[in-house]
Amino acid sequence: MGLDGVVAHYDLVIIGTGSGNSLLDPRFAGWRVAMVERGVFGGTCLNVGCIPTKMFVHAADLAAVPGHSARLGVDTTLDGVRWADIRDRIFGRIDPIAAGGQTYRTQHPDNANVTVYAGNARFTGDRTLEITPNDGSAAETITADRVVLAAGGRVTVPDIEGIRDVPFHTSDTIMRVPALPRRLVVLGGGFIAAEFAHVFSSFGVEVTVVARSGALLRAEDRDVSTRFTELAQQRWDVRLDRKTLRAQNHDGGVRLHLEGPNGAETVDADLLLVATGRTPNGDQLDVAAGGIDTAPSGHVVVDEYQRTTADGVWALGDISSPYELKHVANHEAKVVQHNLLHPEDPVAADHRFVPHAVFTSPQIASVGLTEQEAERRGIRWIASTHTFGGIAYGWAMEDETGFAKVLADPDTAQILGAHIIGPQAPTLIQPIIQAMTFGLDAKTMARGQYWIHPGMPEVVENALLNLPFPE
Ligand SMILES: Cc1cc2nc3c(=O)[nH]c(=O)nc-3n(C[C@H](O)[C@H](O)[C@H](O)COP(=O)(O)OP(=O)(O)OC[C@H]3O[C@@H](n4cnc5c(N)ncnc54)[C@H](O)[C@@H]3O)c2cc1C
Ligand SMILES: NC(=O)c1ccc[n+]([C@@H]2O[C@H](COP(=O)([O-])OP(=O)(O)OC[C@H]3O[C@@H](n4cnc5c(N)ncnc54)[C@H](O)[C@@H]3O)[C@@H](O)[C@H]2O)c1
Repeated sequence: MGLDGVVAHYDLVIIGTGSGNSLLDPRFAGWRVAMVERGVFGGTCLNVGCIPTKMFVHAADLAAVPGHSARLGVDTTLDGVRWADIRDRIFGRIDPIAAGGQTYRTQHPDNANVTVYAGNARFTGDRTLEITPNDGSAAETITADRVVLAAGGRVTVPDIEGIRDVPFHTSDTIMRVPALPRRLVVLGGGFIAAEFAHVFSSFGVEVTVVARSGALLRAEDRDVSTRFTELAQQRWDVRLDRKTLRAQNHDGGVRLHLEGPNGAETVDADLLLVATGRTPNGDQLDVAAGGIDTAPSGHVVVDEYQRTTADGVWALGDISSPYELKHVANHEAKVVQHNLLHPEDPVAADHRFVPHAVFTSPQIASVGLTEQEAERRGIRWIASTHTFGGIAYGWAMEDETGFAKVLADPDTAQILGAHIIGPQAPTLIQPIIQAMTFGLDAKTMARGQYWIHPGMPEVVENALLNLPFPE
């Protein structure tokens, strides 16, 4: 209810301004729309996710050059890393985009039909929301014909004794620290751990990675995960199979007490980065009060049209997607946008071939089935691996560790999956995503087109050519 005691009613309420912000275009001009955002306009990817991390990764890749250029006969040195300059350049670009996005929605005549609430939304009934403004003013109830949940997820902090008493960082805060630490300990062995370990170690920080399983990036195809773990062990102090028992303040920094294959041990560092996954925000939205079901993982349940179990309520992105990837959130936003505008002719989301990349070093990219998944699902496959060292451009780089692996159906030659670890992996995998999406089989893809020589995609060409199809 507003101050005048009237409950504001909207045609559409969008909760979250990450991917949710891309829903509105001129076709919604005649709709009465509310957007609710409790945090920084623009959401995770722009402010604390994909965009700033990759800007740091690019700087880190440059800083890492002296580490591998000498063996090519080029002696370079790293004269310094101006952390404050790197950080301020990155956020000097990002922060104005977030502020500009908010100004556009709140002040531009294009958005005369849009009301932006800076506050927290939670359901109190069917398509009924209580908004608690960030400025401390009185809560307000709004209702809507349609609601889109685009409220993402949040960092998960594991329940480890003492962890809340030490000044730990997460991906939300680590990119803005005032100065580089001398030593960083990273808890977790997934995407965020792999990317930040690369960034900080390239900048000269001593990095320790603590993982509870026996390999880093263990959801990757096993060959990729194994290779990455071996390389990480050469670069960082990697503690695998470790249980973290306790965290404590120590000597101005933090001490972790671990238990692992060699018994009890400790790790000391100046900063702790917790990178142990994310939790979808449906619980904080009290979605159950809006008749919206969640899965055991906490994700809001959606059908192929991105409809939740409540009438008139859609969801997209991290709040409902187990992938937790921006390109998936973007795709789902397009689906929801279409379905809002054309309810009589809805389209389904396409989650058949969702790729991902890890922007660490070496870079990693993957799409489709791993060998382990194929085996688990009883799917017949053949596989082929080609090394970067086995193509001309790989010789130029003296690459000795990268490879591309492809899986195909032995009968139909349809590509089932691809996994690349090595330079430019996220770029090299794109033609395979295209082939899988449009049904181009491995034989036709390999033989039916030119491959520029000596280009890096030859690593993919050769992996395809070498697939051991039955005669
Ligand atoms: C460090 C990091 C790096 C990443 N790098 C990549 C990458 O390289 N590539 C990639 O594909 N993905 C990457 N991701 C994942 C990507 O950022 C997310 O998948 C994507 O941002 C999800 O978008 P979304 O719109 O679902 O949610 P978000 O962008 O998180 O938006 C949700 C918004 O809802 C708001 N909100 C939440 N609850 C409420 C509430 N109750 N009331 C009002 N507002 C609310 C939040 O404040 C937030 O602004 C990365 C993530 C992280 C953390
Ligand atoms: N390049 C990209 O696309 C990119 C980059 C960063 C993040 N992301 C997205 O953000 C999400 C979150 O990233 P993340 O790295 O935090 O999650 P993740 O799921 O990739 O990795 C979490 C890691 O933490 C470990 N872990 C969980 N609980 C633990 C505990 N109690 N103690 C020790 N270790 C524990 C897990 O074993 C795993 O290794 C990912 O799902 C990913 O989709 C994507």
